[in-house]
Amino acid sequence: MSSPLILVNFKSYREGAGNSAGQIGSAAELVMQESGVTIGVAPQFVELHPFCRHYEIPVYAQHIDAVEGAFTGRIPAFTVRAAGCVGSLINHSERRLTIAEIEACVEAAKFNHLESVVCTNNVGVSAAAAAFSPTYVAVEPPELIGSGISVTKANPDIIRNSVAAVKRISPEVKVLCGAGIQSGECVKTAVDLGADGVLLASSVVKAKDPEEVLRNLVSLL
Ligand SMILES: O=C[C@H](O)COP(=O)(O)O
Repeated sequence: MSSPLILVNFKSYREGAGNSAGQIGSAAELVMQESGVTIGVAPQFVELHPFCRHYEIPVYAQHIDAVEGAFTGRIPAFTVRAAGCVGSLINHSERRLTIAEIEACVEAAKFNHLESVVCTNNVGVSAAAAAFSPTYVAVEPPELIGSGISVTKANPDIIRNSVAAVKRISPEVKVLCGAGIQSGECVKTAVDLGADGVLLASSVVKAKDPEEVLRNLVSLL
């Protein structure tokens, strides 16, 4: 079985920019090399190309647009691919899309050889997203995001039931879970519930020592 994915979303946190973004990138690269666990990052857009050039870790965009040409201020899938990224988040709860936009973005990702991580907020939306055959469905109850309360403790059923719903529709679609993920115990519980990894942000990006948190996250795998 391939390694679970630990995907760190830098969001728009100040700690996820400039030198501190580089500190997280270096820590992710070191812990991935030492542990063999896949640690991906989703830095802010201006950091995508530098991260892809500088670190031997999978880099994801936080969003893509299914556009090309005379569009301003958008993030075309082909430019994310050209920057060297392996994939992109789509429909994060902080960047919600319509169902038509989600489908278009998943298709744009496929066309540009990008992994797609479609974010969902409950079991039903996870099942709907699976119908587009993305690479991943990432289920996160919005009320727990940034709360420091782990979804693996507060709502394990959303993980277990999303995995079952997604696999019923598209067995090849992998499932991540997120919201409050902060420890190796959270990651192990998520995997034990059938997830293929986790999507997280604040426990690493806002940490005084991101490397220490990343080591803990992989410690029980
Ligand atoms: O993209 C990450 C998720 O929104 C979870 O965020 P969090 O780990 O800060 O709760």
